[in-house]
Amino acid sequence: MAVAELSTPLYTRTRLVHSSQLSFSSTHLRSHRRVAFRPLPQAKNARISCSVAPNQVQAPAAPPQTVEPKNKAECFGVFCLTYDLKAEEETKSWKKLINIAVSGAAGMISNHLLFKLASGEVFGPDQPIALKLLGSERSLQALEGVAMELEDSLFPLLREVSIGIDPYEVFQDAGWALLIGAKPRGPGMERAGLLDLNGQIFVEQGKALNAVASRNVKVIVVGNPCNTNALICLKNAPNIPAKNFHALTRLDENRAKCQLALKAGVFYDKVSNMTIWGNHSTTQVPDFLNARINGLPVKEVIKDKKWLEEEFTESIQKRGGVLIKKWGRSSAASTAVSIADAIKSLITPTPEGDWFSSGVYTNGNPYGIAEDIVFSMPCRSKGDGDYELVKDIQFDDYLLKRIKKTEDELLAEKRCVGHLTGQGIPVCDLPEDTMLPGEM
Ligand SMILES: NC(=O)c1ccc[n+]([C@@H]2O[C@H](COP(=O)([O-])OP(=O)(O)OC[C@H]3O[C@@H](n4cnc5c(N)ncnc54)[C@H](O)[C@@H]3O)[C@@H](O)[C@H]2O)c1
Repeated sequence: MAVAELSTPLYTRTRLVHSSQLSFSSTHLRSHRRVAFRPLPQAKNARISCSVAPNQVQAPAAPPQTVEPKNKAECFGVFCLTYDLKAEEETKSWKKLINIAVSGAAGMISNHLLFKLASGEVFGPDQPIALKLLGSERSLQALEGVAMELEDSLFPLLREVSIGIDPYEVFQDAGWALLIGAKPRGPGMERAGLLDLNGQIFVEQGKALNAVASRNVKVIVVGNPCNTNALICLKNAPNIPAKNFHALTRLDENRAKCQLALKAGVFYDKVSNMTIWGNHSTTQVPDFLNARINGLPVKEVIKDKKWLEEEFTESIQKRGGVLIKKWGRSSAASTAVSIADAIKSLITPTPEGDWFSSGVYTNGNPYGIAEDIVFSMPCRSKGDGDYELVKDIQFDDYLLKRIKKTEDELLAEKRCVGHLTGQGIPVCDLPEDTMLPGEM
């Protein structure tokens, strides 16, 4: 049996399956798989992804059937073959398959993240997964390349891969949605312009999640400006609890832990209780008042107040930009690691006394932060995918002043996207044109 893939232009892309597979496919393919049948191509760039078994006799070619999928998510290559997951669940004591949707799947961050997900290091060695990869029209070809690399990696836990450019198809039954895809700020573009450009993406993706994802889908928004994108997304998904939406600030937390460890001369596993407050932008607040080193308040270990208030804080706010200057591209690998960390923090119980940071919806928060925005705050989880906010937090004037600044910025961003959240006419009075951490 041969399965071939033809590099055809967008919209006419069709999975090509040898005619001998037809009778097999129609009865055995799982219902969600959409496969279009055409005769084997004569084109030079046809790709054979599964070879014919040496002693297998090919049935004579039958007239092909054609179904035009038009933008539909398709199973990819070897992942279109059937398997009996139920039987494997019995023999391997695997858990039930989970669907993980990833947008921007052909991008740099995903190029690291997908392989972590497929290897089992995030959801565990007994958790089979299905990857549903969403790309943009421009990245569809690249998405196929990513899927080919996943095929070639032979990950036992990776049971399905499908690719597509329609979120209504790709997000079907998603239990997790990792929304990474977004456009970078172009030269001369104001932050307001970026908010609108990327906000449109999250309107559509929010609506799609609302329509087709699992009702308990957990959503992690990575694409920037991620806090306000997450707000837009949740506002467009009213049937999914707002609590299920996160904006990624875990990379900032990890960076802060590393810098405190470096200054204190300890390994970074000694730093705990690290909160990033507010926006994933240069107004974010890495909280050294509540963080601990070897179980002690940071200020008892690092006595250099000026360093903490000025150098440390700024180094975290601007680390992404410094990294781009050195390397010529933005942090993709460490971002992927931090997405994995963020997921693991939600599916494993938080160690006693510790917490993690995540940008979450400020509905009834105990800190007096304005309601109805997505703000990074300290969270704990029982490991069930849900979280609660940490109550015993200290504040001082320095921390409150900084929190106010990042809160003001997020409130201004929210006013700027009123047309995308259903909250009225947009008014863009952003306090200043602050940067995303990766921008210069
Ligand atoms: N929150 C964080 O901590 C953090 C850290 C680093 C990067 N980021 C952000 O993550 C995003 C992605 O970064 P990257 O380095 O992977 O970028 P990238 O440019 O390498 O990849 C982005 C991919 O998204 C795709 N895309 C664009 N619009 C899309 C849409 N509507 N649907 C699906 N896919 C779409 C693009 O075609 C591209 O393949 C950027 O917005 C970046 O600023 C966030």
